[in-house]
Amino acid sequence: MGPVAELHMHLEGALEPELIFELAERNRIALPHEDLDALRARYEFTDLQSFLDLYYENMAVLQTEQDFADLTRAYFARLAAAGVVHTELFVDPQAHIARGVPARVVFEGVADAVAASEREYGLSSGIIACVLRDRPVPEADEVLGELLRLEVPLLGIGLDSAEVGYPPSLFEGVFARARAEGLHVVAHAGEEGPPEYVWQALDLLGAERIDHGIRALEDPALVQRLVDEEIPLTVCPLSNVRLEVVDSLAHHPLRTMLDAGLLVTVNSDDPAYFGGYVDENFEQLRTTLDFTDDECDRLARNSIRASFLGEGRKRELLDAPRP
Ligand SMILES: Nc1ncnc2[nH]cnc12
Ligand SMILES: [Zn+2]
Repeated sequence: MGPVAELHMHLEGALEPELIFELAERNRIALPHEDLDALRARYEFTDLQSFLDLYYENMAVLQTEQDFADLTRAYFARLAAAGVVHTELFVDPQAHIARGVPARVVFEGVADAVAASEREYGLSSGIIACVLRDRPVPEADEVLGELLRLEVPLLGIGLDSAEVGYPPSLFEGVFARARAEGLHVVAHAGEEGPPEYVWQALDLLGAERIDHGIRALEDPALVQRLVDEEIPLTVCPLSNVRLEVVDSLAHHPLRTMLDAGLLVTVNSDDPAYFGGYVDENFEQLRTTLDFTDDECDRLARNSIRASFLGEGRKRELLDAPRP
């Protein structure tokens, strides 16, 4: 398989239970869990919201620049071990600002690790700040303004959190402003929400990639549009199983999507929560769905094509000799 880029991973979703305990001790935060096993027992989800409840709760241990830098470095180290060459990671600023941790603290920690990722881990990286769609629109606008003022080195803006009931149309103005500032645009759509949300992400937000997008399959005209315009879908197989978006990995529609000509990529979403990093997602596709070397190679090539790397770097990676 050729070089792989990860394009859909929430940094806070790489917060492993061991690191939660370590940071709680360092920051003198009392956890509501007796021990690691008691915390791990809570990693059973029935839908997106049941996961988000724990995801936001666990973030309480992230307090200082150092905490964010350590979390980012732990993720890079894990990716480097898997041979991943590039990552565009999501960060949820509102989740931290809302509990009293300033955006400056979050991004100075993350940006520090990102600036050093090439030198320290041999992989390139960029930051995509995500708007929490289940929080007020004016708050998203205010936070975008703050990130621009702080001159956070951002690659793009994304849209995440609880999907159903929070259509992309709500954030049309915020995303127009982000685009005018030269930011790339991505959006979660069609994870739990209907195909209509994918149309809106494309037409109203100007999304260049759709995160998840698996429910697009319910709308043939939408599939045709995504194929024609080569709009990437960042699919997260293990996440879809754990959040019960699909009933089992054996029934995951990834091969159908690939065969339909969609530009699909494989990603981990929240690796500390869903049972695996990006390499483990690939491995389970091979073992459970019998994905071939050729199919995995197509997915890997798609990840490079779908990235926001420069065209020259993309060519270099796509032309690199296969191991
Ligand atoms: N899978 C997911 N969907 C929406 N928001 C998220 N935030 C973290 N993981 C997410
Ligand atoms: Zn996601």
